[in-house]
Amino acid sequence: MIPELYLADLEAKPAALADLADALEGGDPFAGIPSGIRRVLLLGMGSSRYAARVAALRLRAAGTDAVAEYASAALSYPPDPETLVVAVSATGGSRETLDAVARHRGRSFVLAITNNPGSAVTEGADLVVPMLAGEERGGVSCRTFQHTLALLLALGGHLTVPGWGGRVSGGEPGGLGRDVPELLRRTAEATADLLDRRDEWLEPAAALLDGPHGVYTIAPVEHLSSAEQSALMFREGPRRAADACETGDWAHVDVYLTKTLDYRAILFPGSRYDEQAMDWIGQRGSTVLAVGGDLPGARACVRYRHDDDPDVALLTETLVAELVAARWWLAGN
Ligand SMILES: O=P(O)(O)OC[C@H]1O[C@](O)(CO)[C@@H](O)[C@@H]1O
Repeated sequence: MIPELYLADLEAKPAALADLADALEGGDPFAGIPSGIRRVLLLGMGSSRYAARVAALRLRAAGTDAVAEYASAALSYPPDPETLVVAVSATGGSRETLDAVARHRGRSFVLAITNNPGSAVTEGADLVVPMLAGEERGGVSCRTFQHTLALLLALGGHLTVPGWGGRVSGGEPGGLGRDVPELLRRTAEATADLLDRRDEWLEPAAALLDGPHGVYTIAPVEHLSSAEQSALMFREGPRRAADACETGDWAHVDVYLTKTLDYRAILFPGSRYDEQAMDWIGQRGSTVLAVGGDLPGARACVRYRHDDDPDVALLTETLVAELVAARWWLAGN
């Protein structure tokens, strides 16, 4: 893994998003999924599973029987011709995902979503959808995570909105059925805004989060992938202790750390339990950087273009942690 190339991968996000938007405008990549699917089983590891879990939640909210599982799980749904297995692997080579797919090949309908179309995960798949994230030369999944989320939102539209076909608009933010190419163009603008203005916010944000006891990340379950991916970026690049927590669950889990640690966190607002967490944060004198919204009690807030759109936020907000991670990694930690 190479920090300079990781930073270049981040800087290339807007262009890659535009490419994906163009491709989706050209047609629905999920058109080959047969009708009659009764259940959706999303499988992946690491950031691929983070993205899958948020997508599965949206599918359930739309009334579809869907779950995202660790591909490494020994116990899972049995293969079934009416089950759509969505195998997500950026590299296409994660052993756990390949093992899980092997149980379904030829027995369930297997859709492989990968950034590496010739890879092992595509072997025997019924449908392959490329992430179109370009090569991640830094060796860290960052654009692929963003593209996975976008493609899974598109898949959700395909599965739940009659006649969606990739472009029908009218879907509510936070749900399914939005015009995904248009959403991707807004995300590219949001991403470019954060990149272009990093001289203003990056140094103060990095200083706020730079404590002796690691970095914590907090997000509502609908955006939990943002907290998880942010924590992963702090571990994978600069190799710092980092962990993610769901905002409501925070008062049952992470609150215990605030008494003894110099607790420093990124909080992605949007949970009805933001205030509950911030009450404790205030009492304990902990440090919170809010990303994507103003949050009373936060030491600072990083805002960006279109951050009031929850889908743009979902696709964009990890960039703050990714850029802080790149900065620490480049500085030799
Ligand atoms: O999506 P893939 O390629 O299966 O990888 C799964 C996870 O493993 C990693 O490649 C790290 O080993 C992460 O980047 C990713 O989150």
